[in-house]
Amino acid sequence: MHTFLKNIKKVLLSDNWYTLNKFSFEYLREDGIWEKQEREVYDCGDAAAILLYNKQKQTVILTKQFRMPVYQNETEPGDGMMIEVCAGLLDGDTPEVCIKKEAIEETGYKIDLVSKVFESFMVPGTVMQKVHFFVGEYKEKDRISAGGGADYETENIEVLEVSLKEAISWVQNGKIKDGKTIMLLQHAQIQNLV
Ligand SMILES: Nc1nc2c(ncn2[C@@H]2O[C@H](COP(=O)(O)OP(=O)(O)O[C@H]3O[C@H](CO)[C@@H](O)[C@H](O)[C@@H]3O)[C@@H](O)[C@H]2O)c(=O)[nH]1
Ligand SMILES: [Mg+2]
Repeated sequence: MHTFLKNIKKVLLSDNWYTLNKFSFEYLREDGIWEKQEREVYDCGDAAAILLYNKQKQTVILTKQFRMPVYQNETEPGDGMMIEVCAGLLDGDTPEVCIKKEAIEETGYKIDLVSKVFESFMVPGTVMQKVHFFVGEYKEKDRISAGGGADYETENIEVLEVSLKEAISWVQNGKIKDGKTIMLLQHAQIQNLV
């Protein structure tokens, strides 16, 4: 039980697809004063992400898809397309089961061995989501379908295979702007995965 929090109240603002709640609470400051605060918290469920890499070819698998929030935040007219590692919501699965399913759905690769590398809150001030990060080695023989995302999810995902070197250059020149993707590519670089 937190001694610096009291009177936590929750009001539902939206539960259309995911859930947005407004929390009111009192927070005990360093100076001993109880301060009233309000925070909106978006609950879109936990997620998992994976960097698929091939040691021999020194390549990685990335996805390209349209993202409406990105499109809405483009200052110059853009197309809202994002290059990202494979990722998806847990939907009741364990992170490991989820990410293996997502890898098949989005990229077409069936990966039996994945390693968890870290966990991260990507937007801790507003979004509840915790992301579980994985890496996994892929071989050409592991490709069992074209990928592209599940039809029922209207994902329209393009699958890219590029050298890690090129992917890192895309981080540097701004072609890759997705946080989870930057984290995993830098991890691959630091750990000499390829
Ligand atoms: N109808 C409807 N469908 C939605 C909505 N939001 C999401 N969906 C559906 O839910 C699917 C979610 O796809 P996933 O592959 O499971 O998740 P993701 O969007 O790739 O990734 C999630 O986790 C990432 C972290 O790994 C996050 O970066 C990302 O924002 C998102 O939360 C979408 O493709 C889409 O079909 C919505 O508001 N309305
Ligand atoms: Mg996804």
